[in-house]
Amino acid sequence: MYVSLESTAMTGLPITATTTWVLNPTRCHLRTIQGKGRGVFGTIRSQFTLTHSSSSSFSATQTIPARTVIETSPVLLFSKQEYDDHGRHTLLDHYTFNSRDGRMALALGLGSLFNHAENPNVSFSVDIVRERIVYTSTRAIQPDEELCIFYGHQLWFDPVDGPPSRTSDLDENTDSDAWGGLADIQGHTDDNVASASFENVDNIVTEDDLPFTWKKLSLEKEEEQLDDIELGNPTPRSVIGPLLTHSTQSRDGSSTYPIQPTSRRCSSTPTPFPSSIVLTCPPFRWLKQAGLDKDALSHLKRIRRQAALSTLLLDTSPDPPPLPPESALERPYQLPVPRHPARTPTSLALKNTYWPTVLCPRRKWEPEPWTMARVRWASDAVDRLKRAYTDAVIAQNGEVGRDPFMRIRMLMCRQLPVVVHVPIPHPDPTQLSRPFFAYDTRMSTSHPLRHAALDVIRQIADDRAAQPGDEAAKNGAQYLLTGLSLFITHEPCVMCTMALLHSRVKEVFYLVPMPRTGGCGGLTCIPSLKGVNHRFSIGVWKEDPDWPDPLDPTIDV
Ligand SMILES: C[S@@+](CC[C@H](N)C(=O)[O-])C[C@H]1O[C@@H](n2cnc3c(N)ncnc32)[C@H](O)[C@@H]1O
Repeated sequence: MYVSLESTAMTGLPITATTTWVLNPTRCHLRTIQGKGRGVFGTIRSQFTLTHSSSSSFSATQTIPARTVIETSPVLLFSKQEYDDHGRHTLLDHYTFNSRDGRMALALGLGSLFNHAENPNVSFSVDIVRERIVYTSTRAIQPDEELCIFYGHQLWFDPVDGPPSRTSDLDENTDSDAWGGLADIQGHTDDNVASASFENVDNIVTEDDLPFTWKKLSLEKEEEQLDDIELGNPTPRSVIGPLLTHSTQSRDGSSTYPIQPTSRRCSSTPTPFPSSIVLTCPPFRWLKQAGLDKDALSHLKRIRRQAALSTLLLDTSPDPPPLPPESALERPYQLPVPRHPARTPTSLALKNTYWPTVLCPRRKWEPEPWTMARVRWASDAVDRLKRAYTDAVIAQNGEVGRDPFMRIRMLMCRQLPVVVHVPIPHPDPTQLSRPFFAYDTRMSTSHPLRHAALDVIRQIADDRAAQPGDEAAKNGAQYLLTGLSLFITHEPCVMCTMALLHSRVKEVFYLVPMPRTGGCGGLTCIPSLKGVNHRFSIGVWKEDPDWPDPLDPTIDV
């Protein structure tokens, strides 16, 4: 929007430009400041006339409140190669945000024109998913005050000192010095330009760069000390019995593969517990034939080699059958073994002192690494969720808006709508016929169980049951949300979390934690309780400065 500056009478200060651009909704504009070149200013304490609409005029004297999103600048991204070969040798280098991995982001719009201040009144955060930088006021900013960010501690120019400049610093001249130096704005961003690739949607996004934070389900202790290791069974008689075998030594004294079958032929009927060390075929085949290659033991190695001795893990039966009397060494005996795989090298070293254990840093139910494409899919789902939330309030389409008295009552009770969204899954869209949305309808239906999450489970169940030929779904025998991701404005309550768990949901993302009622980490964390037969991943969406949080964290959902 183009405006012409008619008067400077209100400030009485020298203003160089007779025209300026109002570049964004907060009416920021550019001016030239001595020693700095151009800079961004808040609203002008003057009278403007809109040139494209001769009759309109307005007085812009408002203070920008703290935490206002001042500007959202799209960024252009250049690869490290492009930056090294070209960008850093050009003027653009004065205006770029350099990421730690060497890539270069050029902010469009006002983004490239904020000057530096030691005490900035504007902070910025780089949103890698949407390829943009969001600038937010850190405090109330007076009209005509310059808007500055903090570039970092290694400046490439002599800064004009002091707090952000006021109009008194305005200069008559365009300062060409401002174009000099090497701009390398780094280190003060909330999250800086992220290391995830913008070029390739299949690239893995690092956990720090995800737009949400995974909730860690603390199922197991940290296992930093021997006492932390959970063993198969605490009582000596109920531990497992590895078969101790003899070793075979070669002539030079080194041990060789010790569990040698005496014959190449496998016994057709292996006994469940061999009375001797002599196996009739290679040990893994023998275990399989004996029905002892159980999944429950997959976190343990089956053979322990100790110098000249190797031991075969047979079973973890709490009550092993009586074994034939053999020589002491050759008889199976019992040992405590770790109950879970090792999650860290420290825990692996500790567990190996009991029995060789498998290192498995990711638990079965834990989220897989996310690609950029998946991050975008989830961000789109959250955008839709937020739009649905806004619709529920503003378009009076939801619980709040249905009737004005209800709205007032709910607002007085500080209750707001709770919205849930189950999108078409990524990357396999065939698992759901369409996206689903549901609202909390407890009030309108006078039904205390009509929570948004329960409503969406029911919708999906009905939809699946209506699909032709899906008999399991019709009979309610199918798990309802298998493989699906659920996005919800507020952390689901304990009841809804249990229902989601029973529905075998894959993952749940919420915007607002509910410390008093939440079942996903607020009041308690249902999926991390011992004994539950399903676990799902939980992500807490990071706050979006662009969307001033209208959700009330104190409501009872
Ligand atoms: C990203 S640009 C900011 C916009 C710039 N003033 C312009 O006119 O295009 C960065 C450059 O602005 C100038 N600059 C920014 N903050 C400054 C400050 N506090 N004092 C002096 N110069 C500053 C430096 O020349 C720096 O290289």
